[in-house]
Amino acid sequence: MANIPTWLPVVALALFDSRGRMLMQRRPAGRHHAGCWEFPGGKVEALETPREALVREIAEELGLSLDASALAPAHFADDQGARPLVLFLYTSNQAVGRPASLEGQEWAWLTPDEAGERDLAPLDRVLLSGLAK
Ligand SMILES: Nc1nc2c([nH]c(=O)n2[C@@H]2O[C@H](COP(=O)(O)OP(=O)(O)OP(=O)(O)O)[C@@H](O)[C@H]2O)c(=O)[nH]1
Repeated sequence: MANIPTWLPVVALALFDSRGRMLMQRRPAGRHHAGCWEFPGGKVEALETPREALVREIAEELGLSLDASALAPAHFADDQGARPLVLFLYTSNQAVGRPASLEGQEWAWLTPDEAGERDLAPLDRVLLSGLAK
């Protein structure tokens, strides 16, 4: 039998600035969890590694260049619902460029406390609480 995963791999980034704030964005209208805040990222596509997917997603969404080797694995969260997925969080404190809203999304630099006060997508809330430990 072919080794095809039955779950969706998704990657996300906690990009920190020099003041300890994280770059977060708001999911646009029309998407699952629209209006909720999240760590930027997205689905890992066929033939991509998780790091390659994250470098691609951050360039597509925010116009920032990441060094895949400088990404640090942090932790993960999963959803065992009708569409099982695992969301893997990486951290970094280096990116080249200035954030741009390339998909029309709202974004902000938020401290972990400020992020916790926002309406977060469910798995992103799990990731945030793991980061704070
Ligand atoms: N960041 C985040 N993604 C989640 C959560 N729950 C959940 O099912 N997802 C799913 O994980 C995927 C994230 O990838 P993405 O950000 O590229 O998704 P997308 O909006 O392009 O896809 P979509 O239109 O299918 O929702 C989406 O399918 C999204 O619906 C969650 O709590 N946080």
